[in-house]
Amino acid sequence: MEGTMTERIQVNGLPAEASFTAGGDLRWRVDGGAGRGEQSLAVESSVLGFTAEGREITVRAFVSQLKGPFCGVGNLGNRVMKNFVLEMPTEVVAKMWSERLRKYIDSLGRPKRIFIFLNPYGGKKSARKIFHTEIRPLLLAANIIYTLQETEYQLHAQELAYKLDFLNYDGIVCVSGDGVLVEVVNGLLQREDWDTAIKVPLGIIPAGTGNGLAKSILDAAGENYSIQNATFAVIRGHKRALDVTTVLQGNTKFFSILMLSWGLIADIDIESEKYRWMGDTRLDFYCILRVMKLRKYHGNIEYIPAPGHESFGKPKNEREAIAGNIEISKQGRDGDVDVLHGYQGPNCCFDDSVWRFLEGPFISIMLVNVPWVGKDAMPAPEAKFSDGFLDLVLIKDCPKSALASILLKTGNGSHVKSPYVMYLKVKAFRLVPGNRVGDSAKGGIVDVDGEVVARGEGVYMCGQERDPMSYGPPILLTVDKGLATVFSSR
Ligand SMILES: Nc1ncnc2c1ncn2[C@@H]1O[C@H](COP(=O)(O)OP(=O)(O)OP(=O)(O)O)[C@@H](O)[C@H]1O
Repeated sequence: MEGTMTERIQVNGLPAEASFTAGGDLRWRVDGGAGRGEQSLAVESSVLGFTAEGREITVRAFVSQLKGPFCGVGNLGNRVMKNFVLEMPTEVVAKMWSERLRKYIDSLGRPKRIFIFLNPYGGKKSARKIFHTEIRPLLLAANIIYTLQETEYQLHAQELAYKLDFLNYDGIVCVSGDGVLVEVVNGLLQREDWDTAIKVPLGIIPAGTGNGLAKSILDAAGENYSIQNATFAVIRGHKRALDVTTVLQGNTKFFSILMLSWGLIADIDIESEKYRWMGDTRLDFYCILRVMKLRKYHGNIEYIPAPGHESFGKPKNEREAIAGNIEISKQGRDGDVDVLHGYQGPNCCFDDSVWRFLEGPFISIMLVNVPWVGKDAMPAPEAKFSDGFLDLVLIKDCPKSALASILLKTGNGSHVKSPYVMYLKVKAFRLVPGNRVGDSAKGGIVDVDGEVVARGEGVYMCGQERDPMSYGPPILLTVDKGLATVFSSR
């Protein structure tokens, strides 16, 4: 192992004693003048990249704006790009230092070439501008080579991910909302070579309305939610496994990474579209409206609780549940040539599992994979990226005043303490959605990762959505532990 290198150099024109440690810390002490003092940069967590020319090495750092002796340490406020020019005594010394820096950065396993999907249409339609002003400068500073592909229509990212030559890239990054990343996951899992394709690290840089995955990734690393921090998470190249849920109904199948919702939350998410002109306040406005004119839905659920979560619901006749489940799986596997290539869902064996059940009416049901489903909503504070379970958040009945408080508390996850909220982890889940209580002619919406996958009779239609599942027949959710990989800050 190589030891610490020490040298008398100039840093940004000031004479200094500098060292680069085997652990990747760049430290220097300026002896006199205005810049006097000691500074330290942990290359792994604070440096994007560097360039070397002659006797000069320019280190491109990404550091806290706050002043302090250890500028690269900690998470103090927003970060900015800052150059440190290290002037070495000779070119030979400069070469030695830059080789050591290069070797250290190479050892970090950071991505060198990435494929980027950019949705110019998502959120406030500003992804293109965000890319050029905030993301691209960081990628260039990190010497990352990228191929940029704008998505031109719905499901374009899915089509391209299906045929992308992923071996040319160290990662696939979406500058979008969660929807485009979900399409990429679905495209990769439909491929013949899905098992290698889904191992390509996926990155998300938030530029849409729904950005739950980016928020979850940054929050888990103790980082502030920002476009630049999300970009730096990709650059740093740490990886996390992410559970993938298979959503199956008959021959129809989807892969989900965020959430399935039915009832109140799905209604707010989808029906508030008609108030899009209000901007972000549409969700709050429609939320109040839906609480005031509260709906409940008939239906029933069955699930296999995670160990330690068996106290909720009622025990289901084991044989009956398994038989129902096998029937669904067979339809998906044998019924349609189209679904036979690509990933078929996890190899589940529920032989030793005890199913439990609960009958409606229900106000709201959510099955969540990561803690945050938007940058301000944390319905599942205990959700883990790759525990192999979904967090079930359920409200069966609740006075309106308590419901309003529950919805407000979703911002920090404390709603799960409410006696009206049932919160547990499940391994598999089966939903039979029914119609509205008191209005049997109207059904509800099944929302998977922000897309309507099924809707009942008399439900609001918006735009050109696809509803490939029918409303009513059982929808089965199974989880594949850590099937996908995402870039993360730590
Ligand atoms: N050029 C395009 N025109 C129209 N739709 C597109 C285009 N590119 C992608 N889409 C679709 O836009 C939808 C939303 O994408 P994205 O995930 O980026 O944003 P979002 O935050 O989830 O949603 P939104 O901001 O639209 O509410 C996806 O269904 C995607 O297929």
